[in-house]
Amino acid sequence: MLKYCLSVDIGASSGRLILGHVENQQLQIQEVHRFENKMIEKKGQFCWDIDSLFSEIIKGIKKCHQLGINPVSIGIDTWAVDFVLLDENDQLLTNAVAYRDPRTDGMMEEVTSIIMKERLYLETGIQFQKFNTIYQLYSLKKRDPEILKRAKSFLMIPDYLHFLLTGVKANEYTNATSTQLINAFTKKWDKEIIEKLGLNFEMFQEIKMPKSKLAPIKQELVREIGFEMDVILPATHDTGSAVLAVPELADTIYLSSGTWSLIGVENHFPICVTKALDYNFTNEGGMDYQFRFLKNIMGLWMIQEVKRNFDNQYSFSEFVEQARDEQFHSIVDVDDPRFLKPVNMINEIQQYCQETNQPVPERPGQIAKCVFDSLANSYKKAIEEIEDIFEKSFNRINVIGGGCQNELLNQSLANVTNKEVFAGPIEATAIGNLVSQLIAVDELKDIHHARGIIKQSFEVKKYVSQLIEK
Ligand SMILES: Nc1ncnc2c1ncn2[C@@H]1O[C@H](COP(=O)(O)OP(=O)(O)O)[C@@H](O)[C@H]1O
Ligand SMILES: C[C@H](O)[C@H](O)[C@@H](O)C(=O)COP(=O)(O)O
Ligand SMILES: [Mg+2]
Repeated sequence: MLKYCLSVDIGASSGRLILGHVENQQLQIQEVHRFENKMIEKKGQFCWDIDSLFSEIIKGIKKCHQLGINPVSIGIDTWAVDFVLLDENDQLLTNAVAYRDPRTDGMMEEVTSIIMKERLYLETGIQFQKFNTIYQLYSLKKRDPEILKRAKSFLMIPDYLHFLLTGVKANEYTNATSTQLINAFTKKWDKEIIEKLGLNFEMFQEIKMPKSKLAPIKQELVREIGFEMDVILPATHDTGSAVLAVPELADTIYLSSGTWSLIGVENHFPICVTKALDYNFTNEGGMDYQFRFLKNIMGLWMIQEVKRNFDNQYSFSEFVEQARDEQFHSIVDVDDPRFLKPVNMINEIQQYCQETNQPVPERPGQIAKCVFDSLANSYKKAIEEIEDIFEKSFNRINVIGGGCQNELLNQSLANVTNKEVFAGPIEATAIGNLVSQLIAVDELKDIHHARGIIKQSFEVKKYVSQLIEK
């Protein structure tokens, strides 16, 4: 009897429910539902529409039943750092405020005036991004102390969605590490840091690992969807799941390419040395206590915003084709905070080029090429930093996620680094999510077996530099 598992992968721009099962030594996947995700404004804050996301999940589950497939398990992964707080009756005390909301402006500086950056990095190994959970919570403490006093449960976005499915509360480890409140060595909530910042330690939940069973779907939902299944935790941080689907890790730098570009390597221990801090690399927790030593780069968020600024009249592939035809070479620093949430991305890019005395992009193709070339430039710099820290050269780059469909960017990356670039799988996050579940239900033996199956199940395209050696 074939066992199907159901992955729910919700990124910052889109969500998808994908069924997966192992048959004839192949991982077979089937997308059953896809939906848009975006920030909405609520009471002057940028938030996620968490009720709408949950209803899309239920809609997708029902589609499985309509297909005649009842998965034995479900697991949800999303972007990192964001959370909700519940009161003593498990009712929402907060909106699901988005990490791009400006409420954390200035908070990192305040927190690091209480706990030195070096200490915070040595204990947690997490990069300094202004939107990390630690700064969101500190902002709440300053602006809404009453809410924090009433909070009895802290749940990250996937934790909350799993709670809605099961009624059980827990914090999944990989996503919890993105808060910058987990000690990289004890793998537990860092009580000293939490209490030093005046946050209530008791609201944090038990840490649970990927592949563990959270609980069965609650009975009232079983009656609605028509079948029983368990929540089995994936790496609920989407990048944690994505990296599990990289077919070959040896000698490889991965680039999880979606709204964000996450570029790094898998490691067995946290690297918290000064050089890693200076380069602002992170040590996010992975399945089986591996670490993702990586850096956030602004990512395809920039072209998503350019697309929106053009009223969505061009598709992503049309932007790529228009960029391909342009001889345009202006470069912006994609990691400049001005690009995190500008009012108008096109204007921000044009102003940057003016300020740096570069040709100003006007046509859609010129703007797209500027974004793609600038991203490739930032990837190259991050790769040089990784090779400096590891004191070795990596020969392969594996691009996974929706962005691996951008053939122009893949080729640019091969050209600027002179390394072999492998693109795929596109739905790496959903596949990695399925891996955790399929191991838990004994359809896969372990991550090594899973990577072997992935390698023979999904297409991976190869790119090499087209620049002629001078
Ligand atoms: N056909 C395509 N050609 C080029 N790029 C694409 C294509 N389809 C999607 N993309 C890129 O993939 C990105 C979305 O990747 P995805 O991994 O789904 O994002 P997320 O998980 O952050 O929502 C888009 O922003 C776009 O830049
Ligand atoms: C805010 C975090 O850095 C972000 O969630 C990142 O870790 C991530 O996983 C983004 O995933 P996308 O699929 O939204 O690019
Ligand atoms: Mg994603």
